Amino acid sequence: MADQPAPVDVTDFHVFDTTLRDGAQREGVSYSVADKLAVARLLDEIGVGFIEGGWPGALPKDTEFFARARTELQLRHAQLVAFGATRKAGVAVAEDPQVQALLDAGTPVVCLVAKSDVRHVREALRTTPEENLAMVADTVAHLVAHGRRVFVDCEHFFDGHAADPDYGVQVLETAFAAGAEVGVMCDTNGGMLPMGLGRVVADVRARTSGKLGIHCQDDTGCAVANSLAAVEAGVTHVQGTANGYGERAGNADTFALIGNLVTKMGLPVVPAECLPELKRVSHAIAELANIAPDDHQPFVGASAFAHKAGLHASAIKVDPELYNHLDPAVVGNDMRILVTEMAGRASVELKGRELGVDVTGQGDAIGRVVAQVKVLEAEGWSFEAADASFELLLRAELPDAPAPLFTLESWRASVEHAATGDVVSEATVKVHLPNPDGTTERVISTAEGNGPVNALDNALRQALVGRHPHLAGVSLADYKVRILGWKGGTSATTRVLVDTTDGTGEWTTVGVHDNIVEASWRALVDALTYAVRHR
Ligand SMILES: CC(=O)SCCNC(=O)CCNC(=O)[C@H](O)C(C)(C)COP(=O)(O)OP(=O)(O)OC[C@H]1O[C@@H](n2cnc3c(N)ncnc32)[C@H](O)[C@@H]1OP(=O)(O)O
Ligand SMILES: CC(=O)C(=O)O
Repeated sequence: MADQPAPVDVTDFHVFDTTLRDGAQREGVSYSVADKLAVARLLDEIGVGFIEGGWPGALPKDTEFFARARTELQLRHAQLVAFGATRKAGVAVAEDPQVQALLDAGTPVVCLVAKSDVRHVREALRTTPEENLAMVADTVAHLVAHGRRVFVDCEHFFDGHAADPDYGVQVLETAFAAGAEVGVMCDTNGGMLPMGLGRVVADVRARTSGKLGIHCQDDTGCAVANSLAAVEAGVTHVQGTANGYGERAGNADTFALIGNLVTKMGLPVVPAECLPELKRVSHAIAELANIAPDDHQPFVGASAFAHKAGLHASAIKVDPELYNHLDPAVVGNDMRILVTEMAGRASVELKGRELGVDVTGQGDAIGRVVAQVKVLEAEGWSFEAADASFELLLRAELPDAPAPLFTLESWRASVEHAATGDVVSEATVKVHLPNPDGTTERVISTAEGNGPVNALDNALRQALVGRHPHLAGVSLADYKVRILGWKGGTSATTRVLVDTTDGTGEWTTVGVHDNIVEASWRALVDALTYAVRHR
């Protein structure tokens, strides 16, 4: 019977990030060398132990990355890793240019990919299992002799184990005997589930002598769970990629791995001060990869701690821990309360607090707001992405509700297609502005714009700016339209969301109507009203 595995030392755990190698294998991702350097700096800020930068010799961009990294990258936490394959079959290791490129990269650590499934050895490498073991031994020993720490990624380890439980173990033992520091079991095709994977890892751990690692692809949607099962079964080196980017369905998400390993499994895989950087770094890397951040990503997504259901909010009001698995601040995230048709009184109260509106003792007003939101959302309004409109609606129900900026007499907007082909819009607004003595001033304002909404925005701003000079510095940042349901012909309810900025802050307002320009007008009025109230 095999000896019991030695107990694991928790200080020996580390996260190995391969965003810049396997993560770059995601369809649609193409980093420049400058992007790669920026991503490496960001990964270092979250305290991962190793950053795999790419495959020197295979990709010219990666060769350049390692060359520039020598002078341009000062890492505080991580060690830089060059990735490559074992020597080719039948070629002396010292003669293999890919292996030489790994040495030329000048990194302290090299991660080699090696075949560990006999079928792959025979069919893909077209060589013998014995020659493959020699390729592993020669390449590891050569790199170690040149002063490198060497990790070995055993490709298709789990498929190989199913066919022959001994060959992968032989590959690992060969690598360890040649001086490899870590043998990484890779679920290359990503087909494993946590229960089976955990059993294989436990079996291998009982039969091998070195430090084991795990690398999981996400083809069953279980990459993170599989990695954690491997940790439970004894691995101490865990590979992941930022936001789970990677080949096909991706890899284990580094942020979820760190979040779980540190906060759920009590393994200090990154320095404590790095944990609150997770959300910021996740979003910054998404930006560099040119991929919209996933709002629903565990731990770091904008919605990871957003609560919509009224019942959740009512419990959170008593104690946020009742509906959060973790204090969001631990990973640099925030809790948000969403006020929608699913809201109850507690949702409105908590949202008021979040927006800085004191609703203490305003039970009746809160009840009216809940009822209004339910009716409006049934008509197509949506306040969850339009905090500014919700705040105006809430304040309007409170006893000290501010007066409207103006009373509308009428607005008109037109679009003219001239014979020259030019298309010009013009709008006129007629409003009554309140005077301190209780009278009003009638103002008529006309302006042009590149469309009817732009013309209306210009005309209304022009009418108000004399009273509210701050509006001169306010502009629309984004405008989104959603058609909510066709009523026949070209008639439909339209929802407009407007993002507005004054250069320092940005806020979102909503308008809904059957007429798209009226829907836009409503969102514009809220946008400018909010600007005046928050100047
Ligand atoms: C599971 C993973 O994700 S591993 C990472 C995979 N990443 C990449 O493939 C990205 C970078 N790849 C490349 O730029 C190219 O594929 C290269 C430069 C590596 C190789 O290109 P080419 O020489 O044109 O070969 P090609 O891609 O067609 O085939 C791969 C060769 O490597 C060999 N090979 C594959 N795996 C290994 C290995 N672990 N050890 C040694 N040789 C290997 C194959 O047998 C094949 O050899 P052959 O040309 O003698 O038939
Ligand atoms: C090495 C690697 O990326 C894999 O086996 O999936």
